[in-house]
Amino acid sequence: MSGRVETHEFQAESRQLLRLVVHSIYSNKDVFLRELISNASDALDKLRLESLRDSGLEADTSDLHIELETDAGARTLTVRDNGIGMSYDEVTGLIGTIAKSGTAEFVRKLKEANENKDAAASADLIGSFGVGFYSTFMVADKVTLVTRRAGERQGTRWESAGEGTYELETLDDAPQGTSVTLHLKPEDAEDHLFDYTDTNRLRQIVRKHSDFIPWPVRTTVERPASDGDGGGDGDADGDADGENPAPERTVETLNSMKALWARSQDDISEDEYKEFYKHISHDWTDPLETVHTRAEGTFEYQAVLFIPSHAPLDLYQQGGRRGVNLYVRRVFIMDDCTSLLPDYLRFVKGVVDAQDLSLNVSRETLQQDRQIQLMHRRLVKKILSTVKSLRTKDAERYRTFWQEFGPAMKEGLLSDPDNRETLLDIASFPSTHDPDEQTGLRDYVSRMKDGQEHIYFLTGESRTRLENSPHIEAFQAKGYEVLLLTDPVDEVWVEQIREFDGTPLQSIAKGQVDLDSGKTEESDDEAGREEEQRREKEFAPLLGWLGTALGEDVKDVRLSSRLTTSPACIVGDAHDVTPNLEKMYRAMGQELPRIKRILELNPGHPLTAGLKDAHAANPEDPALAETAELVYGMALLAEGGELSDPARFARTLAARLAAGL
Ligand SMILES: Nc1ncnc2c1ncn2[C@@H]1O[C@H](COP(=O)(O)OP(=O)(O)OP(=O)(O)O)[C@@H](O)[C@H]1O
Repeated sequence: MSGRVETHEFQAESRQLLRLVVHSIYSNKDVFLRELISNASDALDKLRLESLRDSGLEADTSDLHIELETDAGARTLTVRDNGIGMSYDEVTGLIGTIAKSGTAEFVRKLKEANENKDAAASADLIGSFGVGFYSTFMVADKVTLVTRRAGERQGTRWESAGEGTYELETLDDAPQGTSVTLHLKPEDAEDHLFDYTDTNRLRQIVRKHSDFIPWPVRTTVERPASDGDGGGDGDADGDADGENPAPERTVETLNSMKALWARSQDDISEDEYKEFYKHISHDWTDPLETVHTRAEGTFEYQAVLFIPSHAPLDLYQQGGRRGVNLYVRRVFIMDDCTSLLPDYLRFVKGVVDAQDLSLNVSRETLQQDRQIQLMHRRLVKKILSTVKSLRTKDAERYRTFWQEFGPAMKEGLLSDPDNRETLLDIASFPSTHDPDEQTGLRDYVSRMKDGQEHIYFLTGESRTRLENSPHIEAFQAKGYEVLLLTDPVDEVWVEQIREFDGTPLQSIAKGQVDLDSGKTEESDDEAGREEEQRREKEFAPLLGWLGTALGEDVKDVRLSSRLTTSPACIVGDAHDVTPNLEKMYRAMGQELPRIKRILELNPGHPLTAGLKDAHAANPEDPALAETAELVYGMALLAEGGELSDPARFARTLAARLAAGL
């Protein structure tokens, strides 16, 4: 008995994604089975948990398992579980819509990789996106899913050939749980399509990819009937009366079901960790690093955590998926457990199994739980120390780590003051020292010149802009290294962190700089001070006049010691918001009052000297005011800033050039 069959269309994005999966050149097609078994295992976890929490749930939990059923004649493979199942709405929401955040970008990249016949890139992409259930279309030309949610009466059938449409039908007689039947494509060894009705093949795949699944994965195997004499191939004379004895059918459990995290580290192979990672993360690529840890004594837990080798597409989106699952004494409690790790480690995947928590913990109670807080602290320390040692032991892998997760880690500089020192030690930053390699702060400090007392940095939009910024001139002339900080988060943490291991951090676009004594702000060098005073006196009339003439744009005009070749630059006071940060605030829709900065002039530049003389000769000359405006505009352009009235700037410049010809 069943309801009406309805045909639905996939959304455009889902359709594109499907087409790419169907025609994928991903070679390891076997992984479809891992995906289905993982989903089935999650469904069993969820049912067990729900039945523990809700004693009124009408569900049979007596023999929770996963079953593989094959039919060589019909060329079908069915993966069946008696887990939580899905409601009609869940089927339409979860299975009918594949598109999730980042799909459009993923589709675009995958298309490009396929067009370029770049199999490695394609595999990497599919792997890191995780197409889950849809990987079935790599091996099947039709997929039928029948499901009924535990506690509900009505079931749902979903069927699709992986093209534009899918069918939905309500069923009255579906068993609890989910079965997914694959109508297999013809075998094609060249295309890595194997015979997935062959029990040996299935056994091999399950052992390789899903051995640790905590639920039995069963299949029925047929063995030729024998009377126990071991004559396995004696079929020529064994059926004298022409009747083959019926083959023996036995149920075999294909996996060992041992929870990986509970086993001793020494007994777990690298491959087992990798497979486990793929199971929990739905990532098809290997993890970058594994952390297996346990605590014993009054508060026991075991944890296997992984650092992926790719950042997920939604790493910087609000509400992106997290990856740590909480178990209590082997019972799955929740996925996406946000209380175990801080937000900046949201890319870490894994399992934490706590011995002494109640099975009834909820997301809300977890946050206040002292044991969880303790675990949180220890796990963070463990992950950070792992990354720290990765940095010293394996530069290549550390580089990948930082490239993928650096900006997220830097959020920790703000949100996790307890681990700030370690995070600063782990961090790397682009620097003028090397155009390609980033540097750690410790390495920076070891290269500091005699007399250099600060770690210098400049923040902004891009490396090129920063490298060409006038602020950097005198530092480069002196051979002082400058960190070039271009991640948006850099603008924020540098405001809060004033030093690294006793060495102060100093923006080269803020405050006064006196490079001769290696000091910033107040200089206490007597001789230098006198020279400075002489110059200041000499330039005072010009500076005073400029301060008024440019009063709309700047709050002060002064002489600079950070310039060697440029005539002028604009700097902020120590606590001023930088132009880049100002831009970010505005982009987020925040209204800010106009922030005026300080114009600094290079006293050694002919333009400044000329301006001084021209001002002394005739302070009323209108051309002088125009030149002042141009000097300010040039300083703004040189740091990559935007002119408030570019047309006016161009007109004034043209007029001044014409006057000079
Ligand atoms: N056997 C099943 N029983 C119950 N629900 C299932 C089953 N298979 C899939 N689902 C539901 O459908 C959702 C989508 O499955 P799918 O495999 O496409 O993605 P996923 O497992 O969430 O992860 P990913 O997209 O990262 O691979 C699952 O999250 C789950 O809620």
